[in-house]
Amino acid sequence: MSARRQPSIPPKIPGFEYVRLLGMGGFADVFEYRQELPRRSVAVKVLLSGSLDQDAREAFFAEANVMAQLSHHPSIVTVYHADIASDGRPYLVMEYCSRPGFGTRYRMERFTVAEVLRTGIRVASAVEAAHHLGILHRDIKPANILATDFGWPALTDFGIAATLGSSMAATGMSIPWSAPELLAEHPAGDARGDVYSLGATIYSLLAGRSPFEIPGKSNTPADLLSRIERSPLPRIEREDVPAGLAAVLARAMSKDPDRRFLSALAFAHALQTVERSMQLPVTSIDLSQDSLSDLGVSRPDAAAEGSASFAPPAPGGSAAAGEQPADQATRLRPVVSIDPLGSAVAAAAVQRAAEFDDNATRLRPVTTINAQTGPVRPSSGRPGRPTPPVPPAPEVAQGGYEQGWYAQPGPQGYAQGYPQSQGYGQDPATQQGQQQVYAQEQLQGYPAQGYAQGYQQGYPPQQGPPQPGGQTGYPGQTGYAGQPTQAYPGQPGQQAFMPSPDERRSRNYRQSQVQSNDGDAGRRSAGRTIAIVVSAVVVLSALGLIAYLTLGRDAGSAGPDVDPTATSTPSLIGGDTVPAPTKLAGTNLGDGTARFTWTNPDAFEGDEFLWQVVAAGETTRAEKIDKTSVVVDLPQGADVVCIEVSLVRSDGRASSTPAQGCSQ
Ligand SMILES: Nc1ncnc2c1ncn2[C@@H]1O[C@H](COP(=O)(O)OP(=O)(O)OP(=O)(O)O)[C@@H](O)[C@H]1O
Repeated sequence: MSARRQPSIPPKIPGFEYVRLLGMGGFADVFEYRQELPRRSVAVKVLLSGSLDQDAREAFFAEANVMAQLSHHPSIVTVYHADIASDGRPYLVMEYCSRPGFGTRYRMERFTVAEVLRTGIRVASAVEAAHHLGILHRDIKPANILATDFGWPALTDFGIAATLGSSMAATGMSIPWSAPELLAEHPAGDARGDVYSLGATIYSLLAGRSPFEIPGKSNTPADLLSRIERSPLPRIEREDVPAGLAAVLARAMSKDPDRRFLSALAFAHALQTVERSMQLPVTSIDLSQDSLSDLGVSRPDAAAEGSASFAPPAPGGSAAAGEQPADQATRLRPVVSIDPLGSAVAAAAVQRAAEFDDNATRLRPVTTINAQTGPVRPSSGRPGRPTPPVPPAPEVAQGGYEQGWYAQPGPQGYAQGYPQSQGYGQDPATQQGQQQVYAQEQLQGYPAQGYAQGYQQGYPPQQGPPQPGGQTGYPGQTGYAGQPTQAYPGQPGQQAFMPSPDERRSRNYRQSQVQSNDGDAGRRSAGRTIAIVVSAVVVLSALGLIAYLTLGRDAGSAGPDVDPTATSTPSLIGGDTVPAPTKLAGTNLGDGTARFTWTNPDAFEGDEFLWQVVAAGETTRAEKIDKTSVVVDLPQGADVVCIEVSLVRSDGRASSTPAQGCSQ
């Protein structure tokens, strides 16, 4: 933070030899040391001597323990050791990330969209792993994404400085990447704050600047704060950024947390869908089954085996010392934990900064925060506002299995996609399914000029390596024809599941039956290898697609008047969007049906609504109606039904994402 201060003196640490200064943070200096046994370079983060009271020490080591648990994740910096140096300063010995970090690179390099997507998914999976452990990062930004020797992004700085104790002034959040609710008068946040910051980080990697920074204009913290709270998200001026990716980022960075992805995992799935739409290899989400059961995570080697792609090495060179002053200068520092099993809560409050330093553009805190002492599970959320549950994590089959339900705006109207990808490795129970990779997508389009439907299936049996335990499935790299242009994940919790091996086989069978016209696919068994790649053509209105892609002027993030039932982001960057219906509510009528009602927030003559039941893993037909209510049958044996509703204009344009709601 204080780039102008002198670095502290590196402590003498037995068994380690000081090499050089790597960087200076707000609360710590980071040095490279040479460890004698085993012989390797390490990064040693040493707290500054300013706040070394007992609370700070305890908090430091508690946080070190948390990070050590997280650091098994391939995209989180590994912590080796923590101790107190002879001069009394606590230090943390970490994996040395030798390649230039993203904080250095994003302003100097133009990342490819593919690399940004890959990085975003990997970091999202790291964030998801942290959330499972009950930790909010709350300072996700390019500078906190380092790069390992192998070019993997490695998230760091899990709020160690924030645990410095109640004697420490609350500083830390980096304004340019902070969610508006964390910059508010009474800041509070949950997992969706991290989703926002991750979105802002990905945006920065694409744009080469933070989202609300305007080149050539004043970009003081006050300017940024005001824009973050009020201005629409500026368009990313890159032609190679697909509208789908822009829309995903706009959703992640919605001003209203209710409109964001509810989890980092959902965000990662949406980024994967963009990869699919661009015919890129789909990056694996590194959340193993283990991570869900005991909050461990998969290791890099396993991830590499299970991944559809391995991150290409970043350009060589050593990490530059110090930070971007502009990025350092604008921070608040909270760390909170979330209840990994239930509601996300804001545990530590951070008060809004009261004043700015003219020169340093640094947010100044007005109060202190309490230290977190480890992966605690705070009991209370922010009063007066329900916090969404941390969505259930996907269970991932040992052989790899992933299923997603997505909806996306379609060409001149509305389309729904059911991209489903399944990666099949060896099923440890049956030894079957080895070397099968199975990918399919289904799209249904409702363009203004009619109805289009298509599906595609690819069966590249040799494409994917077997996936040893704990890896997510992934689609093969071929076998794709046509992709959705935009996609949003459906409800978290519906996105992935782990059926038993038997269920998996039967589910595959069922899906094949449903999605195969000739029924041939439905007769495949898990162990069978197929040496052909079948691609069916997705029939979409090309005219409509072009029209859709070129329409698109909009306003950015969600405006102030939002409906909590609407999960959609009304804004596509650069799009003239149709809003989602508002006030969607469903009431069980007690006779096996539920009545849903909603309102049209911006009515025009000829408006209609497209609604359909939302069910995990199932394809349901959407229906158009011109009323603002519908009675829906409850699924057999269920006492709740969820639907989504889009507003469809007479010219065929529709809500960029539908409103979703469930009956009560
Ligand atoms: N594991 C590492 N490998 C290589 N360089 C590192 C490593 N960890 C940190 N650094 C360097 O040290 C700098 C400061 O580290 P870090 O951001 O963790 O400190 P901090 O006090 O937490 O800073 P902040 O003000 O962001 O909270 C980083 O920007 C980076 O350049």
